[in-house]
Amino acid sequence: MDIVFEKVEHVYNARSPLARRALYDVNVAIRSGAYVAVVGHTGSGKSTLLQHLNGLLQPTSGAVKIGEETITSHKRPKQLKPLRKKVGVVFQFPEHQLFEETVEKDICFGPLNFGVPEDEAKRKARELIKLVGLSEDVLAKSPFDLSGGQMRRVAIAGVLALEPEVLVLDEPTAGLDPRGRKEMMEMFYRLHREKQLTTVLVTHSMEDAARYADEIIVMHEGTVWGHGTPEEMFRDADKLAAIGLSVPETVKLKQQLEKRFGVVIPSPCLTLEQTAEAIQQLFSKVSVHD
Ligand SMILES: Nc1ncnc2c1ncn2[C@@H]1O[C@H](COP(=O)(O)OP(=O)(O)OP(=O)(O)O)[C@@H](O)[C@H]1O
Repeated sequence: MDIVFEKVEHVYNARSPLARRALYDVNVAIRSGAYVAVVGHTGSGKSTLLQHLNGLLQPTSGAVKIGEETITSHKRPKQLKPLRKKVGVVFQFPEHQLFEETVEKDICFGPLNFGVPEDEAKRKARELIKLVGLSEDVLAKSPFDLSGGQMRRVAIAGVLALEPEVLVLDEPTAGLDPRGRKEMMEMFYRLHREKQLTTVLVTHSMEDAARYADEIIVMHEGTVWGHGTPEEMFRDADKLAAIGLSVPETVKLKQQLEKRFGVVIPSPCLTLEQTAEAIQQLFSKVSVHD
């Protein structure tokens, strides 16, 4: 499902003394199956942009096209319900949205709401609980008896239960320790690869953007400052510094190695084969004097 923003403007509290323009002239496309990171300084409009993807916010002017659906200021919220199924959003601290007596009921809530038969919803819950790295016996427990990290996995299973075509992640690892962060990011990456799930990640971590995304959208003061591959977006450190962003250390190292040895290191080196190939390339260029 391709996504296209056309001249999107969003004003909070429009036509009131508290009016605040959070987005303007946003023109950007996200192709079906891509993994896109949205980065930018605090207040640059990332969360506002993201909330347009499932109709939680509607543009004040312009349009957001998501597959066959076009969201404009005229759409009534009821008309946007089908979109909520196609686009799953994992907000910051999604565990705060858990409310059912058992984990199973929580995961089944969305599908039942969309008319999925109970047996089918329960079967899905058993499949998903494993997919997010938990065991089946968790299903009978109260979500509130789980650890914070486990609760978050349950909440994510609940979003996946609707089988979205697009997964939108707003700082999904906020508050987790480094190991928990890595496990969760790897889980989202696996989902993206295995299910060809279009993934849009809002993050403050330039390392995560560089490591996982095919494309990066850089937001600045309410509009798109840049959009391209990680290589393109991280090419000019000074330009990024001028809008308060920095090139991640791993990318700097990669750039230095490429410059020094005249090789191209695939980015990111995700598979063992890619890593081995990059090392081989480097060794072939390095002489004893290097
Ligand atoms: N509900 C709201 N009402 C009024 N103004 C808002 C609201 N939400 C956000 N804003 C304003 O809109 C602008 C963009 O905010 P947004 O949350 O989209 O930025 P962000 O890039 O996601 O920031 P952060 O990285 O801090 O989450 C900011 O100036 C913010 O103060």
